[in-house]
Amino acid sequence: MQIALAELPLLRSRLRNEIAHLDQQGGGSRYIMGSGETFLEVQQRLLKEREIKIKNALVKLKKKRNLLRTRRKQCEFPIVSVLGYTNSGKTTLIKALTGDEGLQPRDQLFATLDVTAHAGLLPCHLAVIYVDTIGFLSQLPHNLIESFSATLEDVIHSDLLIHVRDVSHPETDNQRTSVLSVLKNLSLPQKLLDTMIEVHNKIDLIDKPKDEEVSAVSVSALFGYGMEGLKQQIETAVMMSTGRTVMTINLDLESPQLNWLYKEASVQEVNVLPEEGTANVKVVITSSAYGKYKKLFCK
Ligand SMILES: Nc1nc2c(ncn2[C@@H]2O[C@H](COP(=O)(O)OP(=O)(O)OP(=O)(O)O)[C@@H](O)[C@H]2O)c(=O)[nH]1
Ligand SMILES: [Mg+2]
Repeated sequence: MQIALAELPLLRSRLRNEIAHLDQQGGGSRYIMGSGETFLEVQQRLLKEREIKIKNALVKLKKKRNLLRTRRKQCEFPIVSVLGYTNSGKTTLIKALTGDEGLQPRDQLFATLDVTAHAGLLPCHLAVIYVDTIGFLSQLPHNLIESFSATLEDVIHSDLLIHVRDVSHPETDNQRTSVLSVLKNLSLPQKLLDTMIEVHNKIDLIDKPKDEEVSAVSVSALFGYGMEGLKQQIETAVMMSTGRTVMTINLDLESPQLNWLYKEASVQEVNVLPEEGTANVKVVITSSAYGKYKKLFCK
């Protein structure tokens, strides 16, 4: 939508050129029958109306995003944003990570035109939200960069970034450089940039994996190669960045401890010890939730 809005000045100047051209042929300023408006006036009024419509929709979208963001924060689901050059396979990767059949990867530039969120489970059963983003493109027109950055503003709230690259593309190295330079201009926290995972996608299309200094995970999102290793790496990074740990807590089955953990943490395993009336519970828990747990139950 930001992009549609950014197109308007372009449409306007194109319209002016067309009118100038028509004028030369003596037709541009003719009145449209009965309306009292010239062709130029009608077109400009329609453009104005379109601009107002898009702007209103953008305001609504922004409100919806803010709402989604607060909801996500309340649930404390870690947020993993998937970025990369257009057509690199971001949507395909999220589909492979989440099994979300609703996602539609397409072999075209800018197949994804809005930022969307999709839930997926990590190997430790922790739920995370994967955010699919609009693809990067080098030499984006100047007025589009701002709109493009605006659609990416949610990225700043992520706990982890994944940079997807199409390593089978002849321009893959230039694409990487241009993605990293756009990212730099988004003023993201340095920690997010430092912990970013680079994914080399479409390895099914190349003979041998790229050897580079940067540590990267090679996958084929389309065929599902390398997905388990990637999930493991995402898990480690998410746990680190969100201050979560896996621990086993021994608790009394008579107390509301287990219920509390189900609500505030992610319970992985419950081993009941019938004789003691207790259970060993393996949980993924944030340090703040564990602090609360101790305050409530470990007096
Ligand atoms: N051979 C092969 N093709 C892939 C792989 N991953 C994605 N593709 C194809 O690449 C094309 C683009 O995939 P998308 O997932 O839509 O790419 P995207 O990065 O989301 O693209 P935009 O939303 O346009 O930025 C589709 O035709 C996919 O089927 C892969 O691992 N191997
Ligand atoms: Mg996409």
